[in-house]
Amino acid sequence: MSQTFDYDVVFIGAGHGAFDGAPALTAAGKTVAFIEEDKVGGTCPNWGCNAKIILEAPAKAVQTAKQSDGVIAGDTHIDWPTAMKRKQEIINGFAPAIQGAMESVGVDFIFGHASFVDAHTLQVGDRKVTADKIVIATGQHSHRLDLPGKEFLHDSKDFLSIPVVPKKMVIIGAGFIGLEAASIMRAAGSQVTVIMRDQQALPAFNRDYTEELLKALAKQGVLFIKNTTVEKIEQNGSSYSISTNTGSFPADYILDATGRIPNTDGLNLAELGIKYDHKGIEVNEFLQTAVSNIYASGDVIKKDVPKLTPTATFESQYIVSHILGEEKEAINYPAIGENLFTTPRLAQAGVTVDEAKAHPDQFDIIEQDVMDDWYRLVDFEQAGKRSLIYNKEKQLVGVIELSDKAEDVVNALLPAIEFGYTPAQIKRLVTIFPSIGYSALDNLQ
Ligand SMILES: Cc1cc2nc3c(=O)[nH]c(=O)nc-3n(C[C@H](O)[C@H](O)[C@H](O)COP(=O)(O)OP(=O)(O)OC[C@H]3O[C@@H](n4cnc5c(N)ncnc54)[C@H](O)[C@@H]3O)c2cc1C
Ligand SMILES: NC(=O)c1ccc[n+]([C@@H]2O[C@H](COP(=O)([O-])OP(=O)(O)OC[C@H]3O[C@@H](n4cnc5c(N)ncnc54)[C@H](O)[C@@H]3O)[C@@H](O)[C@H]2O)c1
Repeated sequence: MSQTFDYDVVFIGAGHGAFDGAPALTAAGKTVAFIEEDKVGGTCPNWGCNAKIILEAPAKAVQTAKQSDGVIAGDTHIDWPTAMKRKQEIINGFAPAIQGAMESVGVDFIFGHASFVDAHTLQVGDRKVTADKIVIATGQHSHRLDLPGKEFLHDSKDFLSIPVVPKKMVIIGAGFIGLEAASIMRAAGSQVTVIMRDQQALPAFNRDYTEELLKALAKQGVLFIKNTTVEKIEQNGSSYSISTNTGSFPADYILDATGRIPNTDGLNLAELGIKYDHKGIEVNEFLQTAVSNIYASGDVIKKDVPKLTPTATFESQYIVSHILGEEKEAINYPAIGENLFTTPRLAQAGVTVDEAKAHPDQFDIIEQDVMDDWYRLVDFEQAGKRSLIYNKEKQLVGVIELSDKAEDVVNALLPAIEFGYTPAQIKRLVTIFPSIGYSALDNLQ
């Protein structure tokens, strides 16, 4: 094979949709290259999850101090320039570390924009690169509103490098990025207004929970303006005025958090007969596109499962197993944990409350007030709720929780959900006490 093509496998993009799977290919003797037009590692390490969580940690600490009823005393605040400097120092290490790790197992890097010439050939600048199999792992970019004054809007990449805390910040969109930014900047001292086009935030989560989350953030001082469409933005000196159908809002910084669009432009997909739309590239149950030697991995796929880093990891590893012939079955996604890194957090996995309500013959829902658990007082939690979803065999099949520790609770319960543990098997898990893992399992019904 390698006599005919430059490489056995080429990945377009060097994010999690590529680098988590690739080492198994070189270990099996395959020749592999990554084509990357920007930073190695892609969104998550450079301007997504990792950058966000490094800035979110001090925000959570400040909010926890506020909730401590004076136990943590004095003026607790974030020194933003120091937090930003620290974030950047940590982030700067990721791209070289990922590139070094890949090169050490034999992956080649080619820098530039890739586009298809034919099913086995990519154009990168002046160079043609050929491969037996090609994996499109090009991710997504921020959607940008198209309206008068759009040049004054910032996207999540800009936001994660924001040099100072704006006095007044307006966020357009109440999805993952908008709400996480609202939670961080409120804790950092900004007056935050979130403009929502719709009545409801985060349609993938049960509405009772998203309403409780918005209430908790509103209690911290975030202002939510619902059912409102932004019409134009005007500059007034160093600040801005945002005109909407329900009034105008002043801001020193505006974040456009209106979603993300798959990176499909400029790849020449249509010429090859690969189907795609604004939600991503269509794939079959083996993650192959309409051209069978070309796969798609990660956020660029049109899919129902959440577009998250662990999903991209799972897909890249699946594709590699399929290419190596180790995996012949269709992709079978496990229960996927998802979490909104606000304070409080909102996390879920498995069968949702809405699915369970739609099928009462199959599922039972148990609602719990997390504050009934003394352990929640240790870290000054103030409110929270959780729903456990069981099948009729009394196996846990889903969970949703709103609390300051929801991501750890969902992670602790995920093995039980994925592997269908019985109540007797769960009793055999002797976890560390006191801890949230113990607490999560101990409060199962
Ligand atoms: C602000 C933010 C916060 C997030 N937080 C979380 C979180 O907390 N948890 C979580 O699980 N997920 C989070 N995500 C989502 C997560 O970042 C993505 O799911 C993940 O990065 C997807 O990986 P990927 O490899 O599919 O795409 P990407 O990481 O986007 O990588 C794609 C790569 O392809 C390159 N590329 C694109 N087109 C071409 C081309 N034609 N030629 C060459 N190279 C190309 C790009 O430059 C990029 O490096 C967040 C996203 C954002 C934006
Ligand atoms: N914690 C995490 O795991 C995490 C964090 C950030 C991002 N992500 C990933 O990135 C993806 C993108 O996040 P996102 O927040 O950009 O998208 P999103 O789809 O979660 O939210 C976009 C929001 O913008 C609103 N909107 C869309 N068009 C609009 C318009 N014209 N005017 C006003 N509002 C508009 C939508 O109603 C929605 O509330 C997420 O779906 C998730 O997969 C994950």
